[in-house]
Amino acid sequence: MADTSINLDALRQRIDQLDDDILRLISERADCAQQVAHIKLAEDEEAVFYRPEREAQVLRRIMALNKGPLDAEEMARLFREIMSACLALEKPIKVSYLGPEGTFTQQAALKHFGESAISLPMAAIDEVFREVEAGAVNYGVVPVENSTEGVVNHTLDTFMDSSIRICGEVVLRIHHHLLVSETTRRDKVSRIYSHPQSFAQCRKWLDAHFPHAERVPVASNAEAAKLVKTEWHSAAIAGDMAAKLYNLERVAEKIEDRPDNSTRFLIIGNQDIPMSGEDKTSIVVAMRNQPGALHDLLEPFHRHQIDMTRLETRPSRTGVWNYVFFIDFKGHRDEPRVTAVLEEVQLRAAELRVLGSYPQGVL
Ligand SMILES: O=C(O)C(=O)C[C@]1(C(=O)O)C=C[C@@H](O)C=C1
Repeated sequence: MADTSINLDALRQRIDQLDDDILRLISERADCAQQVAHIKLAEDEEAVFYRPEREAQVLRRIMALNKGPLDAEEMARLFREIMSACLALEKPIKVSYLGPEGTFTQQAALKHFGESAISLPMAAIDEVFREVEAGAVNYGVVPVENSTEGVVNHTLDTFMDSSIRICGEVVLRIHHHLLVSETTRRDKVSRIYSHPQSFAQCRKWLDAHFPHAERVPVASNAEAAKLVKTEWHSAAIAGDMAAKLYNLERVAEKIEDRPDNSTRFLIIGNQDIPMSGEDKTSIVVAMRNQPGALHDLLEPFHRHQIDMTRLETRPSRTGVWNYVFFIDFKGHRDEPRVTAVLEEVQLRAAELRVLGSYPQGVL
């Protein structure tokens, strides 16, 4: 027994020494970031402080160097927060997201920008776009694919009428929990609130465990969590952020039917992002309604061996052309083979707009 306490003291002393080192090193790093800010300002009065391509490189390098025992993602999350604090020291950035507070979109915003960013909830996707366009915030976060908030098409449609650019992406693993408040009679739950897509993602679990409870769809998971506070016979399906925000208890965790349930979010802004080394490009293409149009559009991608990650069709709203395609592919618009493809597609399409080239999501 006596031996272990000696070991414990020694280990804690060692931890104190290491913390001294970490503290000094983080402060030195923050000092460097401040110097970077001065250089950026000297070069340009309207300097852009946030550099997503550099942040992606920093995080990828750390993950590659990491030897454990913490896993690479955990380590990157720590560095994410250090960088977030360094950026806030240069200039705090403001980020709007599809609210209300407690949604998965807020979680995505935090995951991407870290805790030091100032994040502001908006009531609708258009508002997130508008705030960015008006310069009221620096960036926006909106769900786009496989969404739990149910707005994929809406986000795509909003891009059609906007000059906004895509500056990044973030993929979030979505875990749903069954939540109750301290006043809920757990044996008497007769109503469950959630977003329609969350119900869809937890259908099997609900059929097995709550076949008779009424399922009431609401606008967001956070809204569902809020409602539970007021009704003793209700529960909600929502994620960690909403549970924490409304101080709810998890009766059952990770109740989604598919364990790999995830949602992709886009970071929108007014900035063109330089190459990070592992990038994606998103474009929107309008085609005339003629035989072989889709084949003509896709052929250059195939020939230049460009890896398409998503192809989405939306009805055109102008009537001049019939199809509008949203295409995501690997590569940056400044890479010669991507430039070549874009030139070819431009010739074949009625209209082509590059929504942005941006680093592939790291975390
Ligand atoms: O390298 C820069 O441009 C910095 O401002 C430094 C730093 C960092 O902390 O590493 C901070 C903010 C930027 O978004 C990218 C990186």
